[in-house]
Amino acid sequence: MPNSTRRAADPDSAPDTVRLRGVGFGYADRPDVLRDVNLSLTQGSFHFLTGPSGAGKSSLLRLLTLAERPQTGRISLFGRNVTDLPRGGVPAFRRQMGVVFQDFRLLDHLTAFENAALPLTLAGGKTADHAADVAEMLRWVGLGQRMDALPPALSGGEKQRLAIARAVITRPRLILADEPTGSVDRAMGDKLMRLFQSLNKLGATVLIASHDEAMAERVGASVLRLENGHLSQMTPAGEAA
Ligand SMILES: Nc1ncnc2c1ncn2[C@@H]1O[C@H](COP(=O)(O)OP(=O)(O)OP(=O)(O)O)[C@@H](O)[C@H]1O
Repeated sequence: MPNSTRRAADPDSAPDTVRLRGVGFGYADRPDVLRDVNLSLTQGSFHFLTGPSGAGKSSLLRLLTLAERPQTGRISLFGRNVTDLPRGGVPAFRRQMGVVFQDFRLLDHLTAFENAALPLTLAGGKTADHAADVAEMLRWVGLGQRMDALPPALSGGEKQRLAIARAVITRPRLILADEPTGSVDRAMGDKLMRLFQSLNKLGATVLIASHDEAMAERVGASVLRLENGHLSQMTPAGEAA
């Protein structure tokens, strides 16, 4: 793990980082994607979110990034009720999260370095102050030779690694990642998982949506399973708790 990700864990007990109570969510033509979902993620916990294609994993992550709002129930983040948070309050919550989107959402007109540095730049940092941290992170994810490349010139796996570097560069308290290893080989997938685990050991709460139940087992993380709109908690060994 790069030095730049080191941060002391908060030793005090804290409210759940994520708390959903009775959450229902859907779309006009698919109204029952999530039904009465309850979820508590304690600070510093590590979870996989699994379930068949179309089960609603991305939708659940979109609720947590406040890109969507639930039709019923209540969502709290970092101990604050955000169910009806006005739009103007969203950026302050987003700054505490590192999000890896399934479609990466890189800015094609910025270099890999500039993309990875963007959260620090948006927070008001000067490039000179964070250049070494950004370069170290990019080297760590294997993009040391590609820092000046624009995203259209990167492979799918390189884009994915860049999206992860950007998501964690601010050492967020909450990391939400949608299929973050779907475009890389197993060795790189395991390496990226070690990055998430290192950040988790330092106090970050991590939720990873993935089809890869074998990886969840290798990591030994708690497994949450979405099926038919319902969320169930599995043990690390994959048995119903
Ligand atoms: N913007 C949208 N408008 C309408 N329906 C949507 C929208 N986004 C997702 N859906 C539908 O909601 C359901 C859940 O989709 P979602 O992407 O959350 O599932 P997922 O578990 O992440 O799937 P995958 O594993 O294939 O990525 C699917 O039936 C999908 O077609």
